[in-house]
Amino acid sequence: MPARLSEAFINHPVHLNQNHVDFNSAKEVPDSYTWPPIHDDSSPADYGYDVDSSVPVIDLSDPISSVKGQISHACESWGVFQITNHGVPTDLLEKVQTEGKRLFSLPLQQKLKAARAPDGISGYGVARISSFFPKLMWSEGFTIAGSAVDHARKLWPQDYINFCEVMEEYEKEMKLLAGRLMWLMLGSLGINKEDLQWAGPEGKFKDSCGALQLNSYPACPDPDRAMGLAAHTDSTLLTVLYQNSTSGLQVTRDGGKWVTVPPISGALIVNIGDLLHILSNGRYPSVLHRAVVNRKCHRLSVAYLYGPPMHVQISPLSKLVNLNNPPLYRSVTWSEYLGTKAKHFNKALSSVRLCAPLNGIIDVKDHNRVKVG
Ligand SMILES: C=C1C[C@]23C[C@@]1(O)CC[C@H]2[C@@]12CCC[C@@](C)(C(=O)O1)[C@H]2[C@@H]3C(=O)O
Ligand SMILES: O=C(O)CCC(=O)C(=O)O
Ligand SMILES: [Fe+2]
Repeated sequence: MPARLSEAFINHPVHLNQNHVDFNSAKEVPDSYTWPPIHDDSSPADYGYDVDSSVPVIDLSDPISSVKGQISHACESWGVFQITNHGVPTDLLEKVQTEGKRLFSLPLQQKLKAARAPDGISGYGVARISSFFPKLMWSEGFTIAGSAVDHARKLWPQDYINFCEVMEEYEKEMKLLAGRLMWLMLGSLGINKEDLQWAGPEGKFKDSCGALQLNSYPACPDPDRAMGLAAHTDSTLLTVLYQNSTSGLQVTRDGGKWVTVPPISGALIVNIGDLLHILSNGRYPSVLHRAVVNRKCHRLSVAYLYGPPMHVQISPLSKLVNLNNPPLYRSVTWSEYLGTKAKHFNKALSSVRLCAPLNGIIDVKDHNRVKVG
């Protein structure tokens, strides 16, 4: 263990300031990035031998009644599924990947020009959840909430338009897809347009909010000891994730073993967030997930984080509540919940819980093996 911080980075990645490291020059993982070994809990499920222990794949071009049935099963038992034939053009997915790679391959000094402000949402930076852990994560991110122009102009003063156009087009497609997925999920719970006023007169979720999160996971000299993105749930209603051909996303089911979500060319991953967990009164639980890294390949993922209009009160839907199923959560706006998440992280959901469950188990257990506090 080095005695001083400066010694830790001799022959190690170059730290340009306290939190940013140039991963490309890394020959080994510095102590500040070293987590306890993470792959000792892998199972045969990682290799997809057993259908029941694989994340469901749903073909959205199947008959609607079949899709609803599959979605209901996936949401109740997994909280995550992959979709094919979703209608998002393949060439758009490719363009998003190209632009994402172009961004993260810029020199670190250039990326830092577009750094996220301490109290801001958009921009370049380390994983936001880093502050809850004593160790750093082997990843970098870029968040787009609203227009990307101001930050993109700092990255490429002459040449930012293509990036912005691609991200804008992608966000539009994601918003449409997320609205469609919402009705499939809600429909499978027996909820219709009259039950959800904030979806708007035609149920198009016109005022919903969303953000894009681009994640880059460089190849890592010691992947068993590094963490790409620590275990968390998203605060969203749902998240649509695009991952390139390199695996890394893992999910847990009922606090069990980590299961890898294998990359399927052209597919998108859908995961349930805390707000849908609340809205469905716990019927569709948010899924705990994390990203691991690997020795050989760089990995890129793009998450579309989808939520309701910021100031709409979200509470368990009255159709899902009765004497046997009392409301489990108090009402909360997305704006308030994001603040709660930023403060309490994986305990945010239990902090808005109304009554203790009969079995005494509180929502999401903290599965991160490195804990603080
Ligand atoms: C809309 C948002 C959800 C998010 C916080 C943010 O303002 C933008 C980034 C999102 C993200 C992505 C990685 C995991 C996560 C927990 C985080 O720290 O930043 C989520 C946030 C969230 O869902 O709470
Ligand atoms: O990169 C991944 O696979 C996961 C990303 C993620 O969980 C997020 O951005 O919220
Ligand atoms: Fe996530």
